[in-house]
Amino acid sequence: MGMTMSEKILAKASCQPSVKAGDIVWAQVDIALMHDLLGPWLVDGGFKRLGGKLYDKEKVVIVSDHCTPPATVQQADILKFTRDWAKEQDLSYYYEFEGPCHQVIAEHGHVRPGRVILGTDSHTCMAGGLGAFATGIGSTEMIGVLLTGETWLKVPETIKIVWEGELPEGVYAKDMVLKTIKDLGHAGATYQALEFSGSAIQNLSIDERLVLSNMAVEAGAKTGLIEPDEKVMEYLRARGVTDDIEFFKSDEDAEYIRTLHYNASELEPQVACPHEVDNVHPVSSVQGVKVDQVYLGSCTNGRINDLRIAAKILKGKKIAKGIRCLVVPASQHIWMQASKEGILDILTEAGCIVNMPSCGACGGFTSGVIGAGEVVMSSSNRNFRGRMGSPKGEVYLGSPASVAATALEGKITDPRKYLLEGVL
Ligand SMILES: CC(C)[C@H](C(=O)O)[C@@H](O)C(=O)O
Ligand code: SF4
Repeated sequence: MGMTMSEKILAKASCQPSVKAGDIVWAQVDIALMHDLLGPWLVDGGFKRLGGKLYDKEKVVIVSDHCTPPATVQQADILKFTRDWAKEQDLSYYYEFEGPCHQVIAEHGHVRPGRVILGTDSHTCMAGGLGAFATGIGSTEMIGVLLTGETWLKVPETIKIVWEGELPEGVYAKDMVLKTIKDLGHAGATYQALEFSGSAIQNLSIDERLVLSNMAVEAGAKTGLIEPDEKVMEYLRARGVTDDIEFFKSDEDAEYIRTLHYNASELEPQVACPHEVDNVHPVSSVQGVKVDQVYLGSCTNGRINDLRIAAKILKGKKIAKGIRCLVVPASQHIWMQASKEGILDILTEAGCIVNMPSCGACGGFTSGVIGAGEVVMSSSNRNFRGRMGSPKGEVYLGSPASVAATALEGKITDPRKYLLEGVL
C-alpha cells in the first residue's frame, strides 16, 4: 500500500521505512516555532524545572508578532520577556516587528518541503503550502519539544481535496478554501490532514497556495498539504535556500479517507458569515450587508498579490464615507515591495490606513478593535464571536478583492463588478 505525503514525512521524521494513518510515532522536530503570546513567558517555568537546555538553538524560532507594537503594559512586558529569553537562550533566529510568524518563517527560508514544523499557533499549518508537515501544538507540549526535539504524533488520515479547472477572474484561493470549509464543516476534518491537489491548485502561485494551507485548521484539520513542485523551489531559492531538497509526494495508491472534487471554473466569490468559518455563502446572497470597517491583512491574505488586487480595485477611487479601511501587509518585506510598486500610495490615496505588519488588528490584540454592533469585512481566517473586539460585533470573511470592493461601497460587494466590465 502506498503512502500519503503526511505518512511519508512522518516516516522520515520517525526514522521508519513506512508508517500508516493511526500509528503513533515519535517524530523529530525540524522547526519549533513560538510567538510572543504563546511562547517563552508560558513555557519558561516548566522548561527550566526540567533542565532548561534547548535541544538545538538553530531549530527553535521565535517571532514576536501578536503583541506588536504593544498597546498595553502587559503586552510590553510579554514582548520584553520574549526578547530577553531569546537572548538568554542564544537563539539563532529571533524576529520581531516583522509580521505574523507564519509569513516571517516562510520568508526566511525556515519552511521547506518535508520538514516537521510544530508551532504554538493554530495556523502553523500554513507551512503545508510549501510541502512541510506543520501543525499547532500547545505551550505545555512545546516544553517537551524544546528539551528533546521530539514529540509523539498520531499519523493523520488524509482527506484529498481535488480542484480541477480554471478559476474565473475575480475568484481566488480564499474562495476555494471557504467553499471547501463550508462542505467539510468547521470540525469536519478534526485530526485529519487535508491534501489539496488538481490542476487548479498546481496553477496557483505560492502566495495563493499558502491561503489554502493556512485555513486547513478552520475545518479542524491537523495540517493542509500541497505537493511541492518547481514553484516551491523557485520560492525558496529567491529566499536564499540553496540546499538540495527532497520532495515528499503521495503515492498513486495512497489511501485517503475521503475525496472531494471541485470544478474551479464554476466557483463564485464566497463569504463566511458570522460567527463560524463554515457559515459560507456565495457573495451574491450576502451583498448589501453594511460594514463599519474592512481589514485587509493577516497571514492568510496580506501578501503582495493580495495588496496588488486591492490596489487594482481601489486605484483612483475613494472608500465609502464613514467606514475605516485597515491595510496590514503580512511582513516588512511585503511592505517594502508594496511601497516600491506604489501600492501603498494608491491605497492611502483611496482613504485606507496602512498599519505596520503585525497580528495586532487580525485578532483585535493591539489595534483596530470593533465595538458592539459594528460589522467588519476581513481578509483573515476567523470570524468567531469577539474575534476582533466586542462579542456583539460581527466579522465576515472574504478574499482581498471582496474586501476591497466592500471598502468602496461600504457594504458587502461582489468584486467582479470592479474587475470584469459588463459582467454584473
Ligand atoms: C493567539 C493564538 C491563540 C491564535 C492562534 O493560535 O491561531 C492566533 O494567532 C489566531 O489567529 O487566533
Ligand atoms: S491568523 Fe491573525 S493573529 Fe493568527 S497568526 Fe495569522 S495574522 Fe496572526
